[in-house]
Amino acid sequence: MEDEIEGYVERIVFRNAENGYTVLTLVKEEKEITCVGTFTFINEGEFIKCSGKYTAHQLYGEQFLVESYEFKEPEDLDSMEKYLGSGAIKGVGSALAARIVRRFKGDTFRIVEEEPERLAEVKGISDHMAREIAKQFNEKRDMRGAMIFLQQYGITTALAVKIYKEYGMRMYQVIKENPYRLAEDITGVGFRLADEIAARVGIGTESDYRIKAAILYVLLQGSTNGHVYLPEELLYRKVCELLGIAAAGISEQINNLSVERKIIIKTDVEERHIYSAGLYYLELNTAKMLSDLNIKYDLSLTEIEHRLKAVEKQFQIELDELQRTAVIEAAKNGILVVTGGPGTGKTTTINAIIRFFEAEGMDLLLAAPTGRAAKRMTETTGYEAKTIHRLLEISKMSGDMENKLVFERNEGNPLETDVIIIDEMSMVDITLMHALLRAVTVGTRLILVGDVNQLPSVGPGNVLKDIINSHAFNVVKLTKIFRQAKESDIIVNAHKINAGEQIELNNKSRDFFLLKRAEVRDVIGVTIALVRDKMPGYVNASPFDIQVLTPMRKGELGVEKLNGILQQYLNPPSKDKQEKEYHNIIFREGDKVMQVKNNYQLAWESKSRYGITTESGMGVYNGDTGIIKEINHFAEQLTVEFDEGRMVEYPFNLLEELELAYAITIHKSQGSEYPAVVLPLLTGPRMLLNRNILYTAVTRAKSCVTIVGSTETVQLMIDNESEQRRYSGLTERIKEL
Ligand SMILES: Nc1ncnc2c1ncn2[C@@H]1O[C@H](COP(=O)(O)OP(=O)(O)OP(=O)(O)O)[C@@H](O)[C@H]1O
Repeated sequence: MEDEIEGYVERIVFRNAENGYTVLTLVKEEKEITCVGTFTFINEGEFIKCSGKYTAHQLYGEQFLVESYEFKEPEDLDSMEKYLGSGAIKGVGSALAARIVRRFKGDTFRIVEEEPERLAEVKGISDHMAREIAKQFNEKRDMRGAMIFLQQYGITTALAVKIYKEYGMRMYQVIKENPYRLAEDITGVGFRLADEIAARVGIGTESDYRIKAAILYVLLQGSTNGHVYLPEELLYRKVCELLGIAAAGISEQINNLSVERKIIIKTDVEERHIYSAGLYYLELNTAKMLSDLNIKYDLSLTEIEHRLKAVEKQFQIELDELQRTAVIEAAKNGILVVTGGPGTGKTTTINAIIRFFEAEGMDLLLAAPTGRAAKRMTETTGYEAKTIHRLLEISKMSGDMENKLVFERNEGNPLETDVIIIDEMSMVDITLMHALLRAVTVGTRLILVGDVNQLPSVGPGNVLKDIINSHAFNVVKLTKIFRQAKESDIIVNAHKINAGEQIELNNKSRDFFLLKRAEVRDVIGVTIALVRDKMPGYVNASPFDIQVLTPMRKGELGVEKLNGILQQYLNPPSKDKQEKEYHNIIFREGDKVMQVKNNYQLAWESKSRYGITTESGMGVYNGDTGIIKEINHFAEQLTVEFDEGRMVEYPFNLLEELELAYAITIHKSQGSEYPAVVLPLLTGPRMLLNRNILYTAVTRAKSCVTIVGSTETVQLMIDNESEQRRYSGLTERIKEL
């Protein structure tokens, strides 16, 4: 049987802002009851009437399960006082609330709404404060109404709050006239949700708003696939697909959007390139800033060579001709690019450049795009290298979207140094490059180092390749493989793969193997044996340091399947280990996991042996891997230990940012190095079986690569030169200048 209870919300014990699931205590006449249910919008002090039923919970005792609820005007003086004093209205505490209600009695709420100036009759309330109280009171009421309105479109509470904050009371108009604006203005609303709302509101499928929204949405999607622009023809086709209608108005709306300056059209020789305005200016300004920085220093060559000799002597290195050129060009130019494959001496060159400038008494800063790459740079140079985000002092972190990031370092507060060296440049996308350049002043030398044959950045753009292809900057291509490097088949094979030559797979090597297996089952069996039993001893590492890499997520040998299986063998269930299932993944204490997006707001802490916090900070980055130390069901959180003992607490609802990491995709492995890599390779989509991907995978290994599967697939990958095309116009922008 249904019961009804009413009262005011005394305390919100737990609330999941995404789905509205809430535990709260409700009070009526001194009686307190715990209510559990889904509340789209609720605040402490609110007066509500709930329908549902009482249950007895094993642990928590009697509870009321709420099936539905409604807001009520509190009718008794006690509840009114509780609401006003609950903190819902800033500046009104319980004492003041009591005075207000004592003064106006049952008329209190009407006075606040209709004659707020009379509030000033109460001692301690000024005219200004009276207006402020009324404003907040009404805002709360409006917001409650808005939430209830948005609920009917299936919008989650968290999103509803964002929508209300963005538009206020204009929200009703936006939703009814052009809900597609939501997709433009609010992170978390995509075209599909907006389209769903539009359909419910009754907006026609051929409405101009809909077509425009679809165009912008397809461009946005393109950018998440790495494109800075889309050719018009492709855009056109994708928009048609999305809209599900013939393309009557698309051209017209492309032109309209261009007039509104929301998109930019650049005409190439044979086709039109369509940019979202944001990305276009990012690209254009990147080109401009790069050109501005590229000044020439009029230094005497003999003088530089003389000093370089001194450095070589002091540090007992003898640079090769190309490395020497790199140092000289670094001294003479505002911008220098150094590129080369594995073992071609990039690190040695960076070190020589550092020593050279240091000897001149100049200041240097070092950075790389990921935490792992920065750590490696620190190790190989002996100088502190930061992530680019930290170098630029990321702050404010207003949204979860990369392009809303705010950096403390910019043109108004630039990096004060003589030389900046960036490693692993292939991973830097156009957004990050733009942010970096804003913080560099003319007169600072910028040295960009990377391997242009690695996979391009995850984010939009093809920055390193475009800069090189523009031929506007000094580029030193290191090509010589040094003796030590030559002894490594990993390095020799990497270069062969890159050149499209077949590699010898006769298993005479000491660090590069192919174990032929034709059946998925056998490939998996061998992979497990390698990771668990064979490799750790061979390369002197723990099983968790042996990384399984695969080109794909799906399929029999995709990341998802492999992780489930490897977990069984490397960290099997045990009664001592807590588990948490989230979206079909079981997370278990002891599991190896990876953060899969940049989260600048996630706090970390490292502690000494005695539990004292020694360091703390913010930010866990895409690709960071760690071990689950604890799963706490009561606190609903999971603790992961990342590199250098950094502990991070994940509330359960943040688990979508974590994945098991026994196997990861080759894309995700960029910028990382592992003692040994195991590559199960049988079949897969042709798009993912290409040279570039194999090259990236092989170059991740320091001491050993083992491919398990088929020789034919390896050959096919080496032969398949087709890379996914990236639509990026930085080269053209630079050339235009
Ligand atoms: N001028 C040189 N003379 C002799 N040996 C060199 C020279 N430059 C580099 N080497 C050696 O070659 C090997 C590879 O060099 P280095 O680590 O600098 O290359 P890298 O391009 O950074 O390689 P990776 O990308 O694999 O890290 C090292 O063992 C290094 O000591």
